[in-house]
Amino acid sequence: MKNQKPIQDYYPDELSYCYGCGRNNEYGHHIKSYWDGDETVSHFTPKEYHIAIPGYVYGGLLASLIDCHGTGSAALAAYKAENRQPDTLPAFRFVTASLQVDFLKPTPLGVELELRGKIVEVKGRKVITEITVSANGEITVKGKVVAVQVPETFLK
Ligand SMILES: CCCCC/C=C\C/C=C\C/C=C\C/C=C\CCCC(=O)SCCNC(=O)CCNC(=O)[C@H](O)C(C)(C)COP(=O)(O)OP(=O)(O)OC[C@H]1O[C@@H](n2cnc3c(N)ncnc32)[C@H](O)[C@@H]1OP(=O)(O)O
Repeated sequence: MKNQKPIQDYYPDELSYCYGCGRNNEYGHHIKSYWDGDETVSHFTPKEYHIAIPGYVYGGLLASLIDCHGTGSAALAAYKAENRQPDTLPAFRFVTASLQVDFLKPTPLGVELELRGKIVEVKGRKVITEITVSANGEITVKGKVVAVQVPETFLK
């Protein structure tokens, strides 16, 4: 992952306002997704106000992290499947069709979280990924994201 540019840095400016991953959204989470071998990885440290109950992270935030790491991983996988770099055309633009989240254990606040993505399927306009969230080396949340390439008509 060293020296890699995150996939979100290839999104064009006008599509970079997503609350989860848009670099142009000053209030957002700025999630960044990279390859790490055959898996994808992202790191995020929740702020003290991302709280559920004292000491633990709010589940909605965790779902957001899975959402955007899932769509970012989908884009990474789509380029890889075509053996292309993300700065080549045509560009892939994915949105979330389905997001499933299982909260396995409480996720502690105050530590960096690691998200890891496995590419389950790349088929047509659809990519399915499985994402885990770990804190202190222990998986606390897992999710499944179905990302679909947006129809061209959405982007005009
Ligand atoms: C609200 C924003 C929408 C517009 C966005 C415009 C541009 C975005 C461009 C770039 C993105 C760049 C940066 C942002 C990156 C990430 C965003 C973060 C994530 C989000 O925050 S994003 C907001 C929440 N997101 C939505 O607001 C989506 C609303 N929704 C739709 O816009 C349609 O619903 C769509 C396009 C998803 C599908 O519509 P469609 O007509 O293209 O689908 P179609 O039937 O052709 O299915 C094709 C294959 O996907 C399977 N499939 C479809 N839906 C499924 C489901 N629910 N579960 C399981 N599988 C499903 C089918 O089964 C088939 O699979 P198969 O080929 O195997 O049969």
